[in-house]
This record gives sequence, C-alpha cells and structure tokens, in this order.
Amino acid sequence: MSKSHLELTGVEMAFDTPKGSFIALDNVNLKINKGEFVSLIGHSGCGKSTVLNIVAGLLQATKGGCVLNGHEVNSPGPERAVVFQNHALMPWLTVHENVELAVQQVFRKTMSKQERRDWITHNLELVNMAHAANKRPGEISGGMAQRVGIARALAMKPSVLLMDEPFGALDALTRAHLQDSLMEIQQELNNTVIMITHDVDEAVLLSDRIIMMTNGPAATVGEDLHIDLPRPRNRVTLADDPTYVHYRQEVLKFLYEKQRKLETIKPTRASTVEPEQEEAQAARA
Ligand SMILES: Nc1ncnc2c1ncn2[C@@H]1O[C@H](COP(=O)(O)OP(=O)(O)OP(=O)(O)O)[C@@H](O)[C@H]1O
Repeated sequence: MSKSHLELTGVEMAFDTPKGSFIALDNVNLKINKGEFVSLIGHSGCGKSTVLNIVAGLLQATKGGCVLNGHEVNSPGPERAVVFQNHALMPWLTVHENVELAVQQVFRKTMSKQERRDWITHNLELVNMAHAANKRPGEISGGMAQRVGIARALAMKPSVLLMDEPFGALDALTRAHLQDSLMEIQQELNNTVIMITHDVDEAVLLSDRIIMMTNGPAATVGEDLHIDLPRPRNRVTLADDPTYVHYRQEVLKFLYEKQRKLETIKPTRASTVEPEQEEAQAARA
C-alpha cells in the first residue's frame, strides 16, 4: 500500500476525433506527497491540461487512473480546487459573493452564517483583497480578479490546489507579487499544489518538483526534477544562486535540446509558449 497522497498510475488518455482515436497521454505515472508544490512544464499541446483535468475529475482516463488519499478520483470534488488562467468569476456577483458561492458549497452545514462571513474575509485578506469585497469583477483589475480566484479556491480548504497557468495573463510585476503571495500561503497552509506553467523561472522559484513532459502525441513524464532550494525563497537573491541557475538550465536543456519541437522555435526567453500563442497573448495585453 503506497503512502502517496496523490497518485497517477498508468494513465492513458485517448480522445475520439474525426480522424480516429488520438492518444494524448500514454503511461503517465506520478506520485505526489502531501504539501508538495509540483509544476508541470512541457511544450504547448503536450498534455499538461489533460493531466490536470484528470486530477480535477473533469476527464476520465481511458486507462489507469488517479487516486487521492486512497480514493479513486472520477468526478470533480471540493477537496480539489481549480484556478484557471482567466479567473472565471461570476460578473454579476461581488468579490465577497463570488467567494461565498464556493464557501456555501463546502461549509453550509458545518459553519454558521457569521463563521462563513469571517472565513470569506480571512481568505480575501490572505490575497490582500478584503478592501474590494463589495466590488464586482468588472470594477477590479485582471490581477485583482486572479487573486479573488485564488482566495475562492483556498476558501474551500482544498487538500489539492490545481492551477492552470494561473499567472499567464498578468503583467510581470503583478505576476511576481502573486507568486510571492502564493509561496507564503502555501507554506502556511501546506496544500498540495499542481501548477501548469510555461515560465521556467516561475517553475524553479515556486516548485519542490518540476515534472517535465515529453512532446505528444502519447506524452508522458520525461524528467522529474527535485528543486532543493531552501524556503522562504527570494527571487532577487536566487537569480545569481548557482544551484538555481543549474536547475533553470536543466529545464531549458530538457525543453530545447531533448524535446526540441520545431526547428523554427528559438528560445528567446525562458518560456515554452509557441510563437502564435505569444502573439495572441501580446494582443490580449
Ligand atoms: N477534447 C479533446 N479532443 C481531442 N483532442 C484533444 C482534446 N483535448 C485535448 N486534446 C489534444 O490533446 C493534446 C494535449 O492537449 P492539452 O490541452 O492537454 O495540452 P497542453 O500541454 O495543456 O497545451 P497548452 O500548453 O497549449 O495549453 C493536444 O494535442 C490537444 O489537441
């Protein structure tokens, strides 16, 4: 009997397409311990979101499966909260009400109304958003909305936090602030985190492990890099730290030497985003 908190075993994911079955993932095996911060990195389209969706219970693997605390995952559940890139808040509800929706779902029977109110405020305070509790998503910035999305996820007290490029659409400064807050919160709450990122520096700074995926089709875990850097971590001091630089180079080597996708992709910066995605992102900015 394994002691792993979360375990993917022999996961295959085949999608039906007009051209026949498409094997996106093949034999993905992954064991994650309680409280570990794991990043998934790999070229665009390799299957990162598919892995996350299987853990979230939004997709069912065609072979193998996911077990959390000894129970097979086959549907979504509040113990696995998902934070998407585009925060997905309800535009007609205030910030407080958006978090309340999630809190009601989980704690309606176990917390009084006042306790729920205090709990919502506490979680908004964690991400520095209590001051905007009565604002609607249209009245706050993208970075603020993303913070609310994180507060909403944390307020469910999930044992696993699943994040699909949570900071991808943000400017560099907001991104850095949120990365720092996430590191602090995760240290405090000891949630298990699985985060998809295209940003090599983000992966090394935040993670205990970086799971590097091979290119699809039939993608799998290519390398599992343990990031042995003491916490709390400081981005400025780490920038020149030889161990940090070594980890960063390991990831870049995997992506651009071992898993080079197209001859035309040039790693102009530490990102795995395809040129057409970069254009789309630039257009959104
Ligand atoms: N519902 C689906 N039907 C058919 N093919 C799918 C489906 N969902 C994903 N795929 C394919 O599976 C592969 C993996 O997709 P996935 O979205 O998991 O990749 P990703 O690594 O998260 O990509 P990105 O980094 O661009 O977000 C891709 O080739 C994608 O086209």
